[in-house]
Amino acid sequence: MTLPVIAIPADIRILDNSRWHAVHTQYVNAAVKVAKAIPLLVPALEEGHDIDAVLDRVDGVLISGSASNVHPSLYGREAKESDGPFDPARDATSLPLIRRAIERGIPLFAICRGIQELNVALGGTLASEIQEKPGIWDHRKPQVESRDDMYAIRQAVSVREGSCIARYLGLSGEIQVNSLHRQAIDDAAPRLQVEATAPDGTIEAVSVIDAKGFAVGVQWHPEYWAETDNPSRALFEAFGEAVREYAAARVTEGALLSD
Ligand SMILES: N[C@@H](CCC(=O)NCCCC(=O)O)C(=O)O
Repeated sequence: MTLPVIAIPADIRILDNSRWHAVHTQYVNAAVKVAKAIPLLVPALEEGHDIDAVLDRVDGVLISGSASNVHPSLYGREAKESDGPFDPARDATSLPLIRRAIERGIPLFAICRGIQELNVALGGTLASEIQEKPGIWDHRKPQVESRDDMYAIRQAVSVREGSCIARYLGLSGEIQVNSLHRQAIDDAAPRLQVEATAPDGTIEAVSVIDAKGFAVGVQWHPEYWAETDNPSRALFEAFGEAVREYAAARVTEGALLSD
């Protein structure tokens, strides 16, 4: 059987003074090596996307992290310069992709910026510069040279008993994760169930209530240590299992339709 295909929406990055559509290799590696799927990078288009044309061809959606922030106008807030950098093309691609994947029951795994997009896509809001709020830790990317140190596992997260994340991890309670973000979920969207929190109360994982299948978001970065860290691996293995199940159902459905 051919490998299932996972859509990963790209960022717009400026390299050599020109615009590129880019996805960081850590997301590609986790999809290939742990989820056992083929990533299909989706260009970030501010307009003209045909979301169903993309989703008709994939078996899962992985929404990656990014240093850019969701534009505040998308959750009813005024944009301040300090809320940037922005990536409107990424926003215009990710948000409809998330909404439509949920409607169609396509497995969805949203990471860091991805959980923030998931929340905004379903009607929630974001808080900026959370480290400046009383009692909130500094969750920002460590200012270090080595990427391994940047993505070092350094923070406790409490996973709720009976949650989807607990099911995928095979455990609930405290796990250790990495942290590289200055924004977080403020008002959780009505359709999201909070599944894990940091000791300072920051929402660290959610699931989509009444989702047809795998539909979760995490604020940390399981992709980075997906091959070596048990909770990271467990999440990508569960996502890969959901994607394979969806792919098999799609093949069966196609066979029935062609009869
Ligand atoms: N921009 C958002 C989301 C942060 C995120 O996705 N971080 C991963 C990328 C880190 C980097 O390459 O800078 C926020 O800051 O909350």
